[in-house]
Amino acid sequence: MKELIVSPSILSLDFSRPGEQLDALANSHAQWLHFDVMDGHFVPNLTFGPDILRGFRKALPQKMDVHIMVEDARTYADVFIDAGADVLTFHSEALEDDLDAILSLCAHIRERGVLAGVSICPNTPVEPLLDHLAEMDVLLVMSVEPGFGGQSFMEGMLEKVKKARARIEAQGLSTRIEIDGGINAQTGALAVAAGCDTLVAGSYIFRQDIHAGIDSLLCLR
Ligand SMILES: O=C(CO)[C@@H](O)[C@H](O)COP(=O)(O)O
Repeated sequence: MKELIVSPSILSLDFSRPGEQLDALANSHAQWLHFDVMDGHFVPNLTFGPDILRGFRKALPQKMDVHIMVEDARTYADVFIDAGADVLTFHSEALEDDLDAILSLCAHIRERGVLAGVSICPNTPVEPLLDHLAEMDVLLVMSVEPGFGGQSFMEGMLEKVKKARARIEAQGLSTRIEIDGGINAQTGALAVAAGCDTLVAGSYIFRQDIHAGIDSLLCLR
């Protein structure tokens, strides 16, 4: 498996003291920053636009791991690539789980020089994607219903991770398996054991010393 990456979710950042928290992130061992984009339609919450991503990109050395939870994935993939995404992950469900459309958007994102990710909600099976993992750089398994931080980890999602990991190893692929939702030191350990190499964590990291939270996840490998 690849090096373990921790991607703190800025959904949980304390926006009453952003400077202090961004400084802590900038000097942390986190390699990616998870930037949650929500449109109030695909999920019942509204978050950050492209100008905020531009600002984060200037302020932080981490790779911008942009997760678009929006209905119009094609339009906003380009909007957030233009704003500086290094990884652009969209939802399978936003394209009605249409495999041709999913793979075509992955190819487009890669042509733009950005890593392409496909995310699946808890009720979406992983099987249709298993023959196509080579065509994406990241498979993002949601371990909560997307929309809000601070929810409980759905352990049943680890079956999807195990299936994808088996296929990635069998085919010698470099596709990452990222997991998002309810990750802490305990659930993160379960996720890594199941085959995840990329952990998103929001409330766990931002509700304690940021460096300690990140390091406690990084040492799970
Ligand atoms: O995308 C989402 C929620 O939709 C996540 O990135 C959450 O922000 C993770 O938060 P925690 O579950 O770690 O608090």
